[in-house]
Amino acid sequence: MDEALLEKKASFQSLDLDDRLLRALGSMGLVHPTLVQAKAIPLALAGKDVLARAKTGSGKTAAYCLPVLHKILASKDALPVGGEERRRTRALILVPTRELAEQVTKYIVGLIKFCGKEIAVVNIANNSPLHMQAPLLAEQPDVVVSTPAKIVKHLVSRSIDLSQSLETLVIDEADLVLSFGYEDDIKGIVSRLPKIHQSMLLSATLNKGVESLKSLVLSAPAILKLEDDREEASKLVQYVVRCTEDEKYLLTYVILKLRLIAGKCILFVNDIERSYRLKLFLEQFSIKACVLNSELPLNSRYHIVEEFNRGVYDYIIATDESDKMGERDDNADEGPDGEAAAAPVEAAVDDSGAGNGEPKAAPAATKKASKKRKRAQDKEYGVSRGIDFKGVAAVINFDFPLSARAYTHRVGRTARAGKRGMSLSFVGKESVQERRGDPHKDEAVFERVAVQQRKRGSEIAPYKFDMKQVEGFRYRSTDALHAVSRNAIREARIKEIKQEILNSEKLKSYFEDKPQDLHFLRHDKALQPSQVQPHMKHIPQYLLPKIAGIAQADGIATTPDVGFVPFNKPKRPDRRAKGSRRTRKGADPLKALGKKRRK
Ligand SMILES: Nc1ncnc2c1ncn2[C@@H]1O[C@H](COP(=O)(O)OP(=O)(O)OP(=O)(O)O)[C@@H](O)[C@H]1O
Repeated sequence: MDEALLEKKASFQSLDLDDRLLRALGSMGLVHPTLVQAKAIPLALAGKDVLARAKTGSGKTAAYCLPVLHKILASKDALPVGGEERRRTRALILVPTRELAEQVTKYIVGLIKFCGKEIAVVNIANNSPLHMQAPLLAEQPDVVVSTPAKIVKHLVSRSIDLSQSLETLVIDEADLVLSFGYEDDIKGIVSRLPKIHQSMLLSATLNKGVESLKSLVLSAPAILKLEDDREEASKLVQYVVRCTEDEKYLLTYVILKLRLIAGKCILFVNDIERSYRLKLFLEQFSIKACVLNSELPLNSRYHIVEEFNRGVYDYIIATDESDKMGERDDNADEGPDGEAAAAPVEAAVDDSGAGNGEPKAAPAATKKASKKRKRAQDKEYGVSRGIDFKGVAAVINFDFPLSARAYTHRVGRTARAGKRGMSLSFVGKESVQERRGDPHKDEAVFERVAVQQRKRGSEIAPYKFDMKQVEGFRYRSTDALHAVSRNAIREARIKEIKQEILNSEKLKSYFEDKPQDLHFLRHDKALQPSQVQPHMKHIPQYLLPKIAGIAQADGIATTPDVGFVPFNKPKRPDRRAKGSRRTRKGADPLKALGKKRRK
């Protein structure tokens, strides 16, 4: 992690943490606490309630896990070995999604590497039925990780009783967990906890929802609002492009095919159908990408994130469905509590298969089908919040998010842990939601985002593509879009789910014992319900713009520096790195971009 994010004077040693935890931190290569860790850990160890806001990717997970684990170890060390009292559920960690619950649980498992016999952690956010989880909870694991909805069911059915034992309650992504829709669950949980316990609430964004429920959960809290310093803020370079719907596809094709962004990208779209539309569009050019959405089985979702982090895939097309979970701005002009506007933006699939344009408002029959499909989707899915995607070079908001908060969390999937990153957002001249009769307007949300970013010392610069050079690709892009009919999308969607259900069965055992056997389970296989024309795979020489830094597109060399989109302008060769493929691959693709802006 970069110096600026780390609290320079402190080391984890100076925080008086249990030796077993310090050893684990050492083995994870973590030496200096980040700012939020250095501030929050001593307060938590002193027994204070803590409300902390700190940037995405600034290490909030360890900021709450370490004091929770330290306190458990201290409590247990003070009790006789083998005594009944040692077995107690002392900490409850609430998160909004199953993905995050899995990640936090794994993080804790890493931290208890040297005290695994002393501390047991159980994740109940997965989709095992309640009756199968009950025996696990009867063992009274020291730490339970859950979504609010799941733990409240167990508390009501009395498969766990925390009323005497709980010492610490943590709410991660607190603003979302405490937002509209979760309130009853939170009240149900808090009413079943001991009167005196410690609470920690953390998020990169805090809102009015937190204010109103603060008194329910916190008592005389220490409040940490850790602003980014300028240097830190500048690590994320943000761009916006105003374009039409078709141009979104065109530009994405140009960016990915010419490899203008070197490294891994997450492309966010606003609904599931659009993720398949984009995937099939890219398939036309033999560009591989995985889709990630709430319809896929949980095991597949975990596996996709894991494999992406291991570097198996370059591109994920992620559907951000966070607006359905109440992810709206407090002062959004979309409607009270965002309710009207938060209506699902699920696309209606036209069964007639006629045409290939964007879906229009759903007729009654398709509404029924869409309702059915929604039931198959997982309400506790989410990848824009909290998920620690590793080494993401760029986030592309293919669809602009529906709230400024969602923007913060989406772009926070890059530039994590002090690293650099880039975001590129398409602001639609007419947004997809608008065309479906939703009053949401990209431009209105963008205005709020821009104001917020300015307050944080960041600007979102317009990125001016040289449209003359891009123009040459338009014909191919239009052709590819035509091939992606609604029938093709529907077929692809069904095929993917079937494929992933099969994968998921195999993945069950993967998560138990044989990871090495299952790497062949790729999630970015071509779905190809529409015919792919072989010539589209390659870019003919005459179309290649004379761009610096795209020399490797399809292996065809281009003449340097005539000034197209220098996203990937190569760094001057670093003498130390000469000949080192790894260094060149890992080089920051955005440095040249930063230089360009400063000129
Ligand atoms: N002290 C540290 N030194 C170096 N790296 C760290 C440190 N603490 C955490 N990290 C790494 O930083 C990354 C981001 O951490 P984490 O996921 O906890 O961030 P976060 O603040 O919870 O982000 P978000 O707001 O998106 O949930 C992780 O890969 C983590 O391992």
